Amino acid sequence: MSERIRVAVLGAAGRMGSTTVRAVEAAPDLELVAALDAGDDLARVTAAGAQVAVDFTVPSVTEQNVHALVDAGVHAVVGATGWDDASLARVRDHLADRPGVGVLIAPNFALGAVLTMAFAARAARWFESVEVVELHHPDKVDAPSGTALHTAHAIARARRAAGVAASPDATEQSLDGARGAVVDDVHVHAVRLRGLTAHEEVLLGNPGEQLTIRHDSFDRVSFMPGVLLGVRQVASRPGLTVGLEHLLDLD
Ligand SMILES: NC(=O)C1=CN([C@@H]2O[C@H](COP(=O)(O)OP(=O)(O)OC[C@H]3O[C@@H](n4cnc5c(N)ncnc54)[C@H](OP(=O)(O)O)[C@@H]3O)[C@@H](O)[C@H]2O)C=CC1
Ligand SMILES: O=C(O)C1=N[C@H](C(=O)O)C[C@H](O)C1
Repeated sequence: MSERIRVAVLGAAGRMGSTTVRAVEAAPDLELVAALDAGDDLARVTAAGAQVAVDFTVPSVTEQNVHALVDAGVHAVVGATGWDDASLARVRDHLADRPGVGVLIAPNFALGAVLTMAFAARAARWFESVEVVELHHPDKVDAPSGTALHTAHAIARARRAAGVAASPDATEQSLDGARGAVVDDVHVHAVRLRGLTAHEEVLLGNPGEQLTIRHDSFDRVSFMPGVLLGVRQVASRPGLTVGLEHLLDLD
């Protein structure tokens, strides 16, 4: 058998990090060499000889982790959310000085969620109205979800390319937040409810008809095939890749 890929996990004590630790340990072609959580020194990643680090930390620290990993020449697979155009641009610029290093940032590693985004972008030009609803467990610290942001931007790009107008909305008077957040002209609504894990609905409306595209992650194991695919492929994709769709031939 060829050499196993040496993997570090950041945020290893968290919900996603601990699931990732178990998935890496169970994969015959991967070797878990470091598991770090808050307070641990990132230097342990290089000391352990990690080739790839998976970041499932929190939005407030993930960017600084990625820059440190890039400096150390360690490929990064990033699931933590909190990214925007400015932080992505900083990583892209940094990588320009470190040829050969790959960073994959994916707002959602569940295959069904990636397909939901792709289907929604494909359908978006054919409907007058489109809105996104994301539903999550109440321990989530960011809203709207990274997935919903990615979905809204993909929908907006597709509608702009097709010359479709913004969704109609006659609202003149509303309480703050009643119509959700407006992301790239797409309304995005966030629900936080005990019992939920991670769910998204894209609602597309035309006169007399509605298409609903819905994905449910009932368990965090749903993200693991995508995470492991990222770990296996990131070294062969130098530079910044945003979204798992690029590894699935869906872009
Ligand atoms: N891309 C995807 O498919 C998915 C992405 N996510 C995203 O992943 C992130 C983590 O989610 P989740 O696991 O639920 O959150 P958790 O809060 O359960 O886990 C985050 C962990 O990171 C730790 N942490 C905080 N700061 C650091 C640091 N500097 N270095 C190392 N570890 C640190 C936290 O420690 P402490 O609690 O002590 O602060 C905690 O143990 C979120 O942004 C979430 O949106 C979630 C699911 C799927
Ligand atoms: O915090 C979560 O749980 C999730 N976060 C990601 C996001 O913000 O999109 C992915 C998934 O929705 C679960």
